[in-house]
Amino acid sequence: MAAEVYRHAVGTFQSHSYLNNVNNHQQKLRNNLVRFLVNKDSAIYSSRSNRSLIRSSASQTSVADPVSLSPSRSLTNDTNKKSNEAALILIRHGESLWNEKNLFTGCVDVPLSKKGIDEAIEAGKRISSIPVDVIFTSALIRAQMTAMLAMTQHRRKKVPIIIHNESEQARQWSQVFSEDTKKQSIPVIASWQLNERMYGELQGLNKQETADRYGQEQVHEWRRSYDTPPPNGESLEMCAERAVAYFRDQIEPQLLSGKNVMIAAHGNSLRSIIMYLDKLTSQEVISLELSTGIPMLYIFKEGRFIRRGSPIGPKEAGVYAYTKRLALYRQKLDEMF
Ligand SMILES: O=C(O)[C@H](O)COP(=O)(O)O
Repeated sequence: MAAEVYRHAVGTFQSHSYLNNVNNHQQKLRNNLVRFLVNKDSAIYSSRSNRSLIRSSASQTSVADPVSLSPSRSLTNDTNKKSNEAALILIRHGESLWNEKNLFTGCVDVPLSKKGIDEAIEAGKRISSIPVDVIFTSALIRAQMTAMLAMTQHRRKKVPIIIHNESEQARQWSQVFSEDTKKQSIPVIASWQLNERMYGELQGLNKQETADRYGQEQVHEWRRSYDTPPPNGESLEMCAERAVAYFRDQIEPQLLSGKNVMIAAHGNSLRSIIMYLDKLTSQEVISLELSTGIPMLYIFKEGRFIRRGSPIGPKEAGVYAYTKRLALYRQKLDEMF
């Protein structure tokens, strides 16, 4: 079903070269991602040819990692009882060079501005004591820069490594042959489905000048309505069809297996995911605005997403009062680093 939703989203834009490229790669990407991320036993770092050699499962990692909170290490009295709680961090990328110039960006691949770099580092400080086991980013550099810069601040000091599955050669050439090194790494999965909404013929236009030309109301409808696409672009609804399908197919299984996930993405791909997590209506999502570089924390527990707002700082007690698991993780970091 997700594939049908996905085809619908892509098929709508057959005339656009960007999405045609996407269409060409979609099956390959989906196959690769399914192969690597299906469940807690996914061999995230492995290739098909040497899976047995470098297999890394959630449970194996947790046994060797003294700071890890594995699903089997429940903080309840019943130590055998499995907890399926996991943290989910969402970050909209820091300010980009086109945000700075007030230009519609969409799927144009623009890097962070100096302010955006600072925002990403600040975001990293805010989440520096929250566990991160796997990172998902869009295919765009501003989201990837944000994830990487944020992780430079993380107290656990694991190394985020971009997973290259785009070809068999890429898989072969990026293999890691040390179990210890893998345990000190965080896989980073980059996917076009988390990209910013495709802004069509508004990409590269100045937002204020566009409002002056077409009127504030029309531009607000293009930018914030649920189902009105900008000229030859994606509406939020269309963006949601691919971003939420990806979240459900690829990210939820990670959370279900107890992995703590960070997603670095974009204003509108994240709005659509938050709409799904918070069960917002198409009316309610109109007023949902996300600032650049502000991390938002959810706890996934018993199949539900519990919104915890934005952590305000690594030392802020409230951040760690969210769950016993997060408090214990921070305590272990305090003891070890
Ligand atoms: O693509 C863009 O221009 C921005 O990242 C998001 O723009 P918006 O706030 O107009 O949706």
